[in-house]
Amino acid sequence: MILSIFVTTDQSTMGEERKVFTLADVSKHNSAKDCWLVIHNKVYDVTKFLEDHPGGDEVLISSTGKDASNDFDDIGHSTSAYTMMEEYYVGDIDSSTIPSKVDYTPPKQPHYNQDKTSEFVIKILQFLVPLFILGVAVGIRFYTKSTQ
Ligand code: HEM
Repeated sequence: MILSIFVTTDQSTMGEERKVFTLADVSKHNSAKDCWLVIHNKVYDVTKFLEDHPGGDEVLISSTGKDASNDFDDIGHSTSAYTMMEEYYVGDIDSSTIPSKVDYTPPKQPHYNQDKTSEFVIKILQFLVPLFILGVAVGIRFYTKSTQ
């Protein structure tokens, strides 16, 4: 009796048990006669939907064997498409079987000198050097004039 109570309790939680597939499992269903998709960590058997899909059957077949979430999102499917999906839900994906995306890491930039002192000195020199040359020129002119 006690055992049966435990079993019943267990079954009530088991009722919500979801099937978990690996990507390899799902990848086997990749044809017009048997087409499964992985979208947002859920698995959908869209075989019966292929003919009715407004975007055509080919896009769905070519989205098999991988995480099709980005393909699905890029289209900007409507809320009615999301509701429709529930009808084809067959289980969840074991996300550890989906190869992780390789993030783009930009090449390392050379380390620029953050010290602005040299920049400041160059600016000052750019101003002072012509002034100095002008001063020398005026001086020479003045000197040569007075000696003549
Ligand atoms: C269970 C999965 C899917 C369902 C239930 C579904 C449903 C729909 C629905 C209802 C539309 C009409 C437009 C809308 O209401 O958003 C649509 C359009 C479309 N879908 Fe899907 N779709 C699914 C998966 C995908 C996937 C994986 C792709 C891959 C690229 C895709 C590509 C498209 C394209 C290209 C259109 C046409 C968009 C246009 O002409 O503006 N769909 N889909």
